[in-house]
Amino acid sequence: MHARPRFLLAIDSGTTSTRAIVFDALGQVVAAAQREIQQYFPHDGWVEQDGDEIWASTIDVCREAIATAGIDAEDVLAIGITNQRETTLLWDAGTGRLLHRAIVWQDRRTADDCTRLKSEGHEAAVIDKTGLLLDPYFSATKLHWLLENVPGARQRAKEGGLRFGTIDTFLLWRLTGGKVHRTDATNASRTLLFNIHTQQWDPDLLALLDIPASLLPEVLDCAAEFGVSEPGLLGAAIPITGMAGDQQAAMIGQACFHPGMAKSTYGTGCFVMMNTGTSPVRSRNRLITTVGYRLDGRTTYALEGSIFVAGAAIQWLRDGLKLIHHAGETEALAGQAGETCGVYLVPAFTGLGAPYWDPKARGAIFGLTRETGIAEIVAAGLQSACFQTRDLLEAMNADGTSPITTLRIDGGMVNNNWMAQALANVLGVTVERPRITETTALGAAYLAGLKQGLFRSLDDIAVLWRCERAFAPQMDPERQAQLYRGWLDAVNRVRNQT
Ligand SMILES: Nc1ncnc2c1ncn2[C@@H]1O[C@H](COP(=O)(O)OP(=O)(O)O)[C@@H](O)[C@H]1O
Ligand SMILES: O=P(O)(O)OC[C@H](O)CO
Repeated sequence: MHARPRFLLAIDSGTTSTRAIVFDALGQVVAAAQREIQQYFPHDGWVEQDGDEIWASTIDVCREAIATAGIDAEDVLAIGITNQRETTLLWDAGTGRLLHRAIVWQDRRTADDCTRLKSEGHEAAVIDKTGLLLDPYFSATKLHWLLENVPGARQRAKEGGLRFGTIDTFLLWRLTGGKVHRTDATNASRTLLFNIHTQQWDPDLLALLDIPASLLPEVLDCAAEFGVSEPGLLGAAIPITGMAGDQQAAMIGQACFHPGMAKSTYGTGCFVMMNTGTSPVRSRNRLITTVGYRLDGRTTYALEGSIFVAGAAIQWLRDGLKLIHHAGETEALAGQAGETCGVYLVPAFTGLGAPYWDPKARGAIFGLTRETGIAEIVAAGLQSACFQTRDLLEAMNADGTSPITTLRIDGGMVNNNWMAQALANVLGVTVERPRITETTALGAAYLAGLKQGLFRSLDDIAVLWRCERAFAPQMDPERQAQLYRGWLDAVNRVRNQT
């Protein structure tokens, strides 16, 4: 009898879209499926999504990817889940019904709550315990908002009738037919309720934010037995054995397994993550300390810089301004404008993330002249992701981490060669694009395969990484410094709005 083929199915529930990818045992893509997800902006600074749409699209793309791969569901050895992080959902433990739309990580509705908590002197303790800052980005104040604003929610929560989850937890709950309420240590580390030193939910933080412990999922390693999918959903009962937040999964997919190795992912937002080893490094420059991955109970930490708008600026050029029809058009357009046209777009649509953490800042375009056209605005949109990355690398350098000499890049935006070259120019370091830019999904698949023994260790995974193209800096350092000064000036002008 022949052994069944062994494939891994990764579910990548991103902010812009839901994807499912079937990988073979060597980490090669066999088939993929994708659906764009609707975003709602009910008020200035609010961003919501429909959890039921996320769920329905997840099942659709999984079925489509399995069918396109030409395999049976029984051929899937395991599922790995990766997801947009922090996005907050609350549902009824009995019926599984969602109480509200998902409050997305970009949502700023709890800015005043965070300001109040800071003014009461709580930030130092929060940083000590969680590695994060008091910012609306993280889940806890969003969850608190739901408990206070959805009629009856607080009472139901007190009675133990509700469950909280980030998207990973919600998908796991539904995939297992409402039987399993679990998350992994990376997703837990983004809630503002998880102590990254003890690796436990923190009772003091639960009290501070008035969150009942009964709402919270059990926290497992990233490669663990999370549950088994209901056979009726995908055609077989498939073990779910990998889970990580999407930026952490990208770090695994990029094989950044040694201290000092860094990756930067350009999806809706942009997130630079540096592996700092088994001891957490505390930033003095408003970066965050987070769980990189936890395997066999051992935690590897990372230093992270989080930017809220990268590819989302390109989406805005497409959907808001209607300057382009497809994101892919931006490469040729930006080439017409060049990197030094003097236009700066600061995409602070929902405030600024690291290292500024200014929830009230709003976006602007500077440097317009009669010569400015669509090409210049598009180039400025792409460059804004590059300048923001430079802000993060400057902060990491100021923190005394070993200087980044090469940066591994991935995410939807880096298929754009103009952007990748502009990034190398602005940073003054070589950026490396891997053969598989879907590193987020790949990381989730690796975790699932690790638990199933398909890979014996992280070394087995590291040898699979391949560079597709390296972009070396090509700009005169003086010109580069001048361009960056222009960016800093533009950022200063949008900050500290009331
Ligand atoms: N060729 C391109 N040039 C510039 N931006 C792009 C390109 N292709 C996709 N994008 C942008 O990348 C984002 C999608 O990347 P993806 O990694 O799929 O995001 P997410 O994980 O947040 O769902 C979108 O915001 C889109 O505008
Ligand atoms: O949707 P992405 O890929 O930009 O990632 C979102 C992050 O996880 C938010 O922290």
